Amino acid sequence: MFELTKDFRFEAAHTLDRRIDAEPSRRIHGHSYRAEVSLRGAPDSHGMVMDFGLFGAELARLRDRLDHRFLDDIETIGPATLENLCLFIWRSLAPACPNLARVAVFRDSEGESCAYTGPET
Ligand SMILES: Nc1nc2c(c(=O)[nH]1)N=C([C@H](O)[C@H](O)COP(=O)(O)OP(=O)(O)OP(=O)(O)O)CN2
Ligand SMILES: [Zn+2]
Repeated sequence: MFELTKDFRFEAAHTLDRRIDAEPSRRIHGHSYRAEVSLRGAPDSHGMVMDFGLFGAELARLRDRLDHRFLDDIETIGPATLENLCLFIWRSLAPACPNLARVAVFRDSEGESCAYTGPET
């Protein structure tokens, strides 16, 4: 089995309701994010799990929905945490990429990341 991975970066703003650092978190502020998406599968007759061109086009479409956006405006994300961003990316890509294996979102400047490997079966 193979795992194919591609990443993309986006800049976005949000607010968060938190128990600590409540006041600054409630103010609109921004982060630089990096998302890493992995597909799992066997190569087809062209020797590819998925052509990186097609994979990249799907990621570019999704990136456009996130980059330079106010994430609070995207209702289907909910509170814009790394956890919920993983879920949003997974659900957005799943129709075109049924062999999704892992979605990870990184806030590299803080050394923070979260990964989602799909619903429990
Ligand atoms: N489990 C999670 N916890 C937190 C998340 C998250 O996505 N999942 N997110 C945040 C915030 O986005 C928060 O803005 C990050 O806050 P913090 O690390 O405190 O500080 P900043 O990087 O925004 O600010 P600096 O002042 O530059 O350090 C919190 N928790
Ligand atoms: Zn934040």
